[in-house]
Amino acid sequence: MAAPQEFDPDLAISHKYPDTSHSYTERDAALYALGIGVCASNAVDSDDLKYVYHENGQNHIEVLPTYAAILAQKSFEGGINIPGLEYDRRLLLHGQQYIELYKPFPSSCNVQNKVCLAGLHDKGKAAILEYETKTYDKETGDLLCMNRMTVYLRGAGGFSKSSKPFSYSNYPTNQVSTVKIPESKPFSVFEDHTRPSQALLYRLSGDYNPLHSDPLFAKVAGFSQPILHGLCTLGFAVRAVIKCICKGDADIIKGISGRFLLHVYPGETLVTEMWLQGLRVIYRTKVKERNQAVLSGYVDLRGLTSSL
Ligand SMILES: CCCCCCCCCCCCC/C=C/C(=O)SCCNC(=O)CCNC(=O)[C@H](O)C(C)(C)COP(=O)(O)OP(=O)(O)OC[C@H]1O[C@@H](n2cnc3c(N)ncnc32)[C@H](O)[C@@H]1OP(=O)(O)O
Repeated sequence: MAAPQEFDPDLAISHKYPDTSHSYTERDAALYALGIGVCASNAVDSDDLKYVYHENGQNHIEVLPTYAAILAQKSFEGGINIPGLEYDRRLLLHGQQYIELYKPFPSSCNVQNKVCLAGLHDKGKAAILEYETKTYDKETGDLLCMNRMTVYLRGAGGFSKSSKPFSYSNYPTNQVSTVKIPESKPFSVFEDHTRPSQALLYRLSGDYNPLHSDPLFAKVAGFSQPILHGLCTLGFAVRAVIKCICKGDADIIKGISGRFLLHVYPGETLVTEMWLQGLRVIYRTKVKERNQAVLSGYVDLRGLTSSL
C-alpha cells in the first residue's frame, strides 16, 4: 500500500480548481423552495406561492436568494477534494456560509462556476476549509453571486509545520460570520416547523451526503439520527427575514452570512429572532424543543420597505 501523501498547505492553496457549468430550470428552483419549507404550512401563502407557482398570470416563478448556495454547491458534487489532505468524509460538517448577491436569479439559466480555496486553517482538532465560488450567467457573462462555504473537517487538523497554527484567508476579516447577538428584545420573531422528511426532500436539490438520510452513517458521524442540511436551516432563517423584515420582497437582500452552531434534527421547530441594525438584520435561530441556538448571522439589505 502506498504511504499517505504528506499534506502541504501551501500546495493546497495554490491548487487550481477547474471551472464547472450546469443549468437549472424553474422545476429545480421550485423543488429547492419546497425543500426549505415554502408553502409547507400554508399552500396559499402570498409571500411563498410565487416561488413554486405562476400566481396571477406571473410569467416566471421567482427564485429565492438562498438558491445561490445551491448554484455554488454544484461544483462539489463529487465531494471535497483538497490535494494531499486525508480526512474522514463522515466527520465533515458545514461550518459557515457567506453569500453576496449581485442580481436577482433568472427562473432558469446556464451558469458557470469559478472556484478557489479562499481559506485554510489548522484548529488542531479540526481543519477548516473555505471555498469561494463565483457564479456567472453563461449567456450574458453577468456575475450573479459569490458564495464562501466553510467546511469543518473534524479530526483533520494538526498539519501545521511550525508551533503557530497554520491560518490563511484571502478576504477581509469584516466578512466573517460570527455576530454579536444584541441583548435587546428582538424586532421580530418567527416560528416555523421542519418536517421529519425535510432532509429527504431538501437533498433532491443536490446534496446527497448520507449524513442527512442514512441512520447508520449518521451514528458513525456522532448523531442519534440523520441531521438536517445546514443550508436547509439557513433557508428557513432567511425566509423568516424575507417575511418579517423584507415584507415579502426578497430582491432587497444583497448579502447573507450564517454560522452553523449546532445540528438540527428534521422535525424540530425553528424559532428565528431578528434585530434590525440600520440595513443589517442580525438573526439567531434556535431549536424550540431543545432551546438551543443552531445558527446565527446577518442579512444585509439594499434598503428597507416603506411599510416597516
Ligand atoms: C462527503 C460527501 C459529500 C457529498 C455532497 C456534495 C456537497 C459537498 C460540499 C458540501 C459541503 C457541505 C456539506 C454539508 C454538511 C452539513 O450540512 S452538516 C449540518 C450543518 N452543520 C452543523 O450542524 C454543524 C453545527 N456546528 C457544530 O456542530 C459545531 O459548531 C462544530 C462545527 C462541530 C464546532 O464545534 P467545536 O468543535 O466545539 O468547536 P470550538 O471548540 O468551539 O471551536 C474550534 C475552532 O473552530 C472554530 N469554529 C467553531 N465552530 C465553527 C463553525 N461553525 N464554522 C467555522 N469555524 C468554527 C472556532 O472559532 C474555533 O477556532 P478558534 O477560535 O480560532 O480557536
